Amino acid sequence: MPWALALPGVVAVVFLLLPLAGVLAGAPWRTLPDRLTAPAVTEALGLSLAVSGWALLLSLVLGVPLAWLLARVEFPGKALVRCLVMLPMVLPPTVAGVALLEGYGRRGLLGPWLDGLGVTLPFSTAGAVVSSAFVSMPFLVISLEGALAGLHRRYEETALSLGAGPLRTFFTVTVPMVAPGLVAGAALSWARALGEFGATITFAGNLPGTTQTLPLQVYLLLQNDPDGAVAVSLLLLVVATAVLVALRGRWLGGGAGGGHARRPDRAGDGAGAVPHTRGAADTADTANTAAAEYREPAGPAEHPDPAGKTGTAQPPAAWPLTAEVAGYTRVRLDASPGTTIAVVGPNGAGKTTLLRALLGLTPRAWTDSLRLGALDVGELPVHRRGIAWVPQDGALFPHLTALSNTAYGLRAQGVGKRHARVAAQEWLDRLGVGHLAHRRPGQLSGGQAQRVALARALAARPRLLLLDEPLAALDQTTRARVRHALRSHLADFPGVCLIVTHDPVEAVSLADRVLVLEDGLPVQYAEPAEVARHPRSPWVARMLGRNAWPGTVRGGGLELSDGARLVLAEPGDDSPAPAEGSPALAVVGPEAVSVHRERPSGSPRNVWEGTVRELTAHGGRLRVLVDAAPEVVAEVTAAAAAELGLAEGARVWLSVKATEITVVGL
Ligand SMILES: Nc1ncnc2c1ncn2[C@@H]1O[C@H](COP(=O)(O)OP(=O)(O)OP(=O)(O)O)[C@@H](O)[C@H]1O
Repeated sequence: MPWALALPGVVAVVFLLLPLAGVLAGAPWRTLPDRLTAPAVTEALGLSLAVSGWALLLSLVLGVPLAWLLARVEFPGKALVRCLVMLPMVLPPTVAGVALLEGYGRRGLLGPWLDGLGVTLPFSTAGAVVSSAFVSMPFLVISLEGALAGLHRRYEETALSLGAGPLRTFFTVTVPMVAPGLVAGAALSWARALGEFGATITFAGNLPGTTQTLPLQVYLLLQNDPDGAVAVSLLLLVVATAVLVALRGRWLGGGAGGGHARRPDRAGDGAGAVPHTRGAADTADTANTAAAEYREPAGPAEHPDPAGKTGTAQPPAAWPLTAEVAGYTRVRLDASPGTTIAVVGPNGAGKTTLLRALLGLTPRAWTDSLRLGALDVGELPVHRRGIAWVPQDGALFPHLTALSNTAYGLRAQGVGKRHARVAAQEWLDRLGVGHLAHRRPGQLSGGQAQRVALARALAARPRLLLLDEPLAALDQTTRARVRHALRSHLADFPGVCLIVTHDPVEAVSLADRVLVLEDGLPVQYAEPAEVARHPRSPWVARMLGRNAWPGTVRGGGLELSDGARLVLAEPGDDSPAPAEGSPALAVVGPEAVSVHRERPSGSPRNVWEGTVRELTAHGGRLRVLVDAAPEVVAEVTAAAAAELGLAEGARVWLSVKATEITVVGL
């Protein structure tokens, strides 16, 4: 422990403690009960409690919205407003009192107008409330703004996407999630108001029974009865300490912040024009179970009958999607009901931006048109679009049980509590997590939380479902299980579902179509098998675990960008060769690359040399990454690797038969 720091630290503690110890030592203990129960003291105490209570109320009514604005809304002059909020904390209280007189006093800016209304603030209890609120509100605003800044917006955005309006979202998600910060700020603000002196005496005077609060009485007593002043000071000290002790957990527990829940051109090749997989007619098969869940979300709230118990199931509504997204991500989407579209692309490709544009949650991209079935929802606010969003971590509301989370969307759409809970339970059961209905998100595993998040989105009866990397946080085993559950439940969904993913298995196994984005533009929009067979970008090919070498077609071969040349097979009838001089991509599966220690002789005409950079296990085989021109991934059995003596740094020869190369025009 460095003494240079420890010593001043200890001195600081003593410096703070000594005056307080002095109050304890100097308190007239024998006469204390009599003094504290004297009418003047009880009257001042009552007045103090009333004034600080009203000041707190005023601070809450005005300060909470102000903190929200500062934390959530961008507006010109925000820095200035923030300074203004803090000003009363640093102003000498008497100056604050003078300022209040100039603002609200009889001759102040607003005084004559207030007088006209019959309201006189100076030298009144209301004036004491105003002066206390003036100096104490900043504590509330600053504490709450900090808590709001720590609350990730995806919780509120998810609530909006489930159909909750902004005010409902504020009271049911924002406020409960920042409650610790709000309570801490309110307590501090109240304690500050309780101890307020300077501004009150300047603005409201020192009138017994009207404005003479305890701190003012201490000041008065000090002149005639010092023991009495110490006794009343002791009382204030005890009250202030009690507040701090009550908040101790907050301060020591890592701050007041809430929101720390557990751990978010045109359709390229034209293939987007007529996507169709499971059509509306197919979905009708599921009428008995799906009909009641999927009613018009924006319509009058009705009791959803998830189990079809009433036996009055109607055919389900079907929601095809037509969207034109502009801005950073420029895509045209056209998909029939029941289509699941996997959105893939490298980091920063614009996948999340696309989802947020459809929701109307980002100014970086927007929809020029957005139709879900016959409805044009592009101009509607987020909560009216009927687009449910499951962000990356699910964003379950940590203060609600799994059941209440799942019922949230229906409740927001006006469904009665009992019916909403019955429907929510039904959805949780369908996703295999019904037995966890009464657990909070913090008590769920990653896989369970993902299922609850999905149940919550589906229960909200959306017309479009957006899943942002729904399985990213799960381990391999859970991922396979949840993927299976996801697939079976998406099969019943009568709208379009967009799933952002980095996982090729997820893209291929879950989706009917794959949309490949790069730099905000669609590179390919096709069925998974087509994307796997003919990937239109090196990134996709590599995502699918294949070699992809871009180049230019020349003289029956492909000149690669790094100077190498590939010999290609004669084009067949079903795969016409790209035109001479056009850009193309050579795609080769790693299993089609042969690895040798000596230069191979014989038929393969594409041969080159390189150095093994990395060996990784892949299923029962080994993937060999070779630094060569071009870089190559090969796949060999463990036995072959041992026989060849493959190790990182080994020099190897690689060969690929011309017939194993797929050429895709770019
Ligand atoms: N709020 C923002 N302000 C400015 N730029 C942003 C903002 N959000 C994202 N971007 C930028 O927009 C681009 C697309 O981002 P986006 O999050 O949509 O990518 P993504 O495809 O989802 O990436 P990832 O796979 O990494 O999640 C990136 O270049 C990113 O840096």
